[in-house]
Amino acid sequence: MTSVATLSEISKGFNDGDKFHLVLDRLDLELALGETVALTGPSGSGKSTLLNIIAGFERPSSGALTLLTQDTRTWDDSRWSQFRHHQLGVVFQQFNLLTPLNVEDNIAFPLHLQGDGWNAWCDHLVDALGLRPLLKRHVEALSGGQQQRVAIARALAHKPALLLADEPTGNLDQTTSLEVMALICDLAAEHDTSILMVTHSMECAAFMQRRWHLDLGRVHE
Ligand SMILES: Nc1ncnc2c1ncn2[C@@H]1O[C@H](COP(=O)(O)OP(=O)(O)OP(=O)(O)O)[C@@H](O)[C@H]1O
Repeated sequence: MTSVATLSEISKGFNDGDKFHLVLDRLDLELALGETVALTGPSGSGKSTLLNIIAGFERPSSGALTLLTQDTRTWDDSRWSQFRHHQLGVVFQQFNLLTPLNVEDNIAFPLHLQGDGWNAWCDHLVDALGLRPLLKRHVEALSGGQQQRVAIARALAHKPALLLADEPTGNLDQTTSLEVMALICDLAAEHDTSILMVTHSMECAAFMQRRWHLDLGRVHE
C-alpha cells in the first residue's frame, strides 16, 4: 500500500494570550494512494488546521509528517512549493482564484507552473463541471457556485496525488452539491488521487470511503 500522507504523533497548538491551546493531540493517521476520507468534527475542532499542516501552510508543533514517503521535516520552502505545484490540489473555503485571470487561465495555472499548457484532461474537467460556457469569463464576475466549480477544476488540472478540500460544495445547492461530489470522486479516481475532504454534510461524507471525526484534539474513525 503506497502512503500519500502519514502523520506520526502530530500535535499542533496555538498561544492564546498567556495560555497554550492544544488543537491537534498526537495524531497518528495514514492516507493511502487513491483513498478518500471525509474529515468531520465540530466548529473549531482543528479540521482546517489539519489540512493546513498537510499542505505545508502551517508547521506542526511536534511530530512527523511524511508525504509520498518523504519526511517533510527536512523540507525547505522551495521543496514545499515543489510538492504543492506537482502533487497537491487544494479547494479551500476562500477559493483563492486569480482574479485578474479568466476561467480558462485559472484552470491552466497549475499546468503553467509545470511548464505545460491546456490539454485534453482540462477539456474533460471543463465539460464534466459544466464550465465550457464560462471559459472566457473573468472569475470575479462569477457566482459563488461557479467559482467553486472553477476551483475544483483548477485543483485537479495537474492530476495531483492528493486533493485537500475544505467544504468544496459549501456554496452549492443540495442537488448540485451531490452531483459535484460524485464528479469529484469520479475525476479523482481516474488518476488515483487521494482525497481528504472537510465536510459538515453527512450526504457529502457518504461519498468518501472512510471518515475521520476530529474532536478534542483526537481523531476517531
Ligand atoms: N493562527 C492561529 N492562531 C491562533 N489560534 C488559531 C490559529 N488557527 C486556528 N486557531 C485556533 O485553532 C482552533 C481550530 O481552528 P480550525 O480553524 O482548525 O477549526 P475548524 O475545525 O476548521 O473550524 P470550522 O469548522 O469552524 O471551520 C480554533 O480554536 C482556532 O481559534
